[in-house]
Amino acid sequence: MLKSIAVITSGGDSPGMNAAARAVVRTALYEGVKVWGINDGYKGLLEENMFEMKSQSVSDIIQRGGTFLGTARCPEFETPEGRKKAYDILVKKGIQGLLIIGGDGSLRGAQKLSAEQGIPIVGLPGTIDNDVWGTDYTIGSDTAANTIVEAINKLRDTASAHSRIIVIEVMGRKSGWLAMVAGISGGAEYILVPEETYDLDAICDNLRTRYARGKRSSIIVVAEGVGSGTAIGKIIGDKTGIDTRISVLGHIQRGGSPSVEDRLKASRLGEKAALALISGLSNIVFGFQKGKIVSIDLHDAVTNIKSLDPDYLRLAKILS
Ligand SMILES: Nc1ncnc2c1ncn2[C@@H]1O[C@H](COP(=O)(O)OP(=O)(O)O)[C@@H](O)[C@H]1O
Ligand SMILES: O=P(O)(O)OC[C@H]1O[C@](O)(COP(=O)(O)O)[C@@H](O)[C@@H]1O
Ligand SMILES: [Mg+2]
Repeated sequence: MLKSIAVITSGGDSPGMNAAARAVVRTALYEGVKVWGINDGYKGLLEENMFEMKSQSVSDIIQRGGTFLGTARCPEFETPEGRKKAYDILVKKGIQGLLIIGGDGSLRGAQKLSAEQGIPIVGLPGTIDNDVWGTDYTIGSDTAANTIVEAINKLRDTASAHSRIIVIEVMGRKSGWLAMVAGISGGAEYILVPEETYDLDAICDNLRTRYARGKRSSIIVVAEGVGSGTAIGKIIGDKTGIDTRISVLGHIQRGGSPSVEDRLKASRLGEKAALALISGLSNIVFGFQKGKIVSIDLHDAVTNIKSLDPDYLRLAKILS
């Protein structure tokens, strides 16, 4: 049984991180375990920026986007020296295990910390990108997908009014999951993702034919991993001769009050992860497979690349 643990959020914030951290804190306190909150990700850890949490420390946060702990990207933690320093600080504070809520990069860093220093680590996948191997779901991905769909609905209204094409660039790093899921749900005509090649000439020919027949709007979702939506939109406008506008959605996708799905799944994952860490388990990530909570080997989670479900690729083609 561990007696003192710490929770940290790292990498890009995502809606639901607060719900996860809240569940971790309240589960630990329920079990009589001391729990620290580390501010500003690995950067804050290296600065000893942490505080002991009470139940009230996590009041009034489940409904908020972002992360009340703060987050950061931290190049120093990518070095063995940086990770050794982090370990020494944890030991100094009497922290026996670390619960990390973050994306693929943060989990990769945590895996190295554990391999090099032997400190128990349990991870939760927290990123809007849904790009962590071994889990169908990452905390925040549902809210972000819903935000994108709302944007598509609005863009559709104006595209249709003006008989235009609108190209929307969405986040996701190297993953096309966000673009694909939001694109299908928003009724996009084309969804360009890094997992699949595309033929811009064929797309433009098709758009021209359809507009000649009276089509009044098209939404083309471009995952950032494919390249610049602005550049692709410019080519589409030039090749088709159809009035085209470009919208780069940006960081609006990361914020906002988390959806019920994100709050609930994050809370459930938070409880499981805290109990596992307290009981002495290590080197695992909790996630969801086929609707059920599963534990994934941390090393597997950070060394494998998650692929995009081919069902989505097929469906997007059929429905476009
Ligand atoms: N390969 C790595 N080795 C060690 N630490 C890493 C590695 N990749 C990322 N990190 C740490 O995790 C932080 C967050 O990673 P990043 O990829 O930016 O976000 P995310 O965790 O959301 O994917 C980085 O700033 C760095 O401190
Ligand atoms: O906030 P920044 O530093 O501009 O980073 C933008 C990136 O962060 C994300 O929103 C989330 O990515 P991570 O979860 O890997 O941090 C990506 O979709 C996007 O490419
Ligand atoms: Mg990432």
